[in-house]
Amino acid sequence: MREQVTEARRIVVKVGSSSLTTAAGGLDAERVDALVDALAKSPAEVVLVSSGAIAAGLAPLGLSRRPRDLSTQQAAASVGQGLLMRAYNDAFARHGRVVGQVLLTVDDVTRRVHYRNAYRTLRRLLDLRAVPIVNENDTVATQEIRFGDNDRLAALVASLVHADLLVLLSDVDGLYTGDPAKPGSMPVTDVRSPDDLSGIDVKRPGKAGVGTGGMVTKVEAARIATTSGIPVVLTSAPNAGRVLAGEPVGTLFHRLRERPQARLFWLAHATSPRGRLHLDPGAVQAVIQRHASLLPAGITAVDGRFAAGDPVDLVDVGGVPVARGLVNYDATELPPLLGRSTGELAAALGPAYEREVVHRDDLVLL
Ligand SMILES: Nc1ncnc2c1ncn2[C@@H]1O[C@H](COP(=O)(O)OP(=O)(O)O)[C@@H](O)[C@H]1O
Ligand SMILES: N[C@@H](CCC(=O)OP(=O)(O)O)C(=O)O
Repeated sequence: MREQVTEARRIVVKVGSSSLTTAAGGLDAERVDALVDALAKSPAEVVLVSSGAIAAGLAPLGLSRRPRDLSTQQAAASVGQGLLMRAYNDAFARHGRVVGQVLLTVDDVTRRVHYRNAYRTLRRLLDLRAVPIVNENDTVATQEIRFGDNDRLAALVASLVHADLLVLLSDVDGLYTGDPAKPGSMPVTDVRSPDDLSGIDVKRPGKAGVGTGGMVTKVEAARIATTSGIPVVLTSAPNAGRVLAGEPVGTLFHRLRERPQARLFWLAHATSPRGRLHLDPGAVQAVIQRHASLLPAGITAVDGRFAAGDPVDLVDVGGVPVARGLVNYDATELPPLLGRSTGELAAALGPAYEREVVHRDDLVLL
């Protein structure tokens, strides 16, 4: 059993085009269903990063292979993305689950303001038990601002949503010392440091002709995730169920540092609070003992001038700081919300006001 998997509460799973399409081109409904069956069984929150829009759009447009020019790729993605979502929607519906489409550009995961918006939406979808299905926003991205491969996008999304694990599903069951089609290439079960990759040949591009990145982008994605403290498992899509059950299949890239602790350490020690939220005793107990998010109902007063995203201290009735967190509202927005339930606020002011004042993932106890 891999405890990196069995203990993960939030998992980003990335699936490549070659694992979703038939040899003749077009979406393979059986493979989509098999993947969704495996994901729906996981007790963890799952964010799915799915490629396949371009591949799925080829046949309906009468194209027999992946076009080279960007505008035809974008046209294929425009047609294929809808088909892809329909397939996921139907497959997840059989498990009583709702899916939400999230299309992202480079800016959305690298620029702070956009980043926070993307993070909030993804987190809200997860809180509502919906399955976010992420892809690059191919139809609007130009060559210069495209990721072009979803492996790197998946690693950035994993970091964005504070995932505990990234699973990369491809058409190969793991990393090999060289092209798996060549005799003598051996499977690699564990990568514990960048040194373990020296001598491994990842150059040959994917053989299926519908994928883009090959192993180069998967190893790069694993580097991004593991240096952010997120372990990565690389294996084939049919192994999804076994991986998520904790079986030691494929290649495990061990994390290179403790991410959540490092982030919370930064929050507790390297930031100065821009304000204070005064909590009633019930809220202090919820935050400290249940590690709950802080809601407007538990706040009695607000001091300081802060903007959404700033660090603030949460103080008890005696004014003693009990926790520090990143606040989701500007200081000026909060006074009319205090003491009111999220249901009441959403009804009066709209669903945007249902959000937590400080989410539990952004809280560290002092
Ligand atoms: N060292 C290696 N180990 C495993 N696979 C490799 C290696 N080098 C190249 N590959 C190729 O990478 C392919 C996977 O890349 P790709 O087709 O882009 O996948 P996806 O569509 O899942 O993103 C494999 O099918 C394999 O042929
Ligand atoms: N956004 C593109 C994904 C391209 C891509 O990364 O493909 P793959 O190498 O199969 O993961 C699409 O949906 O077709």
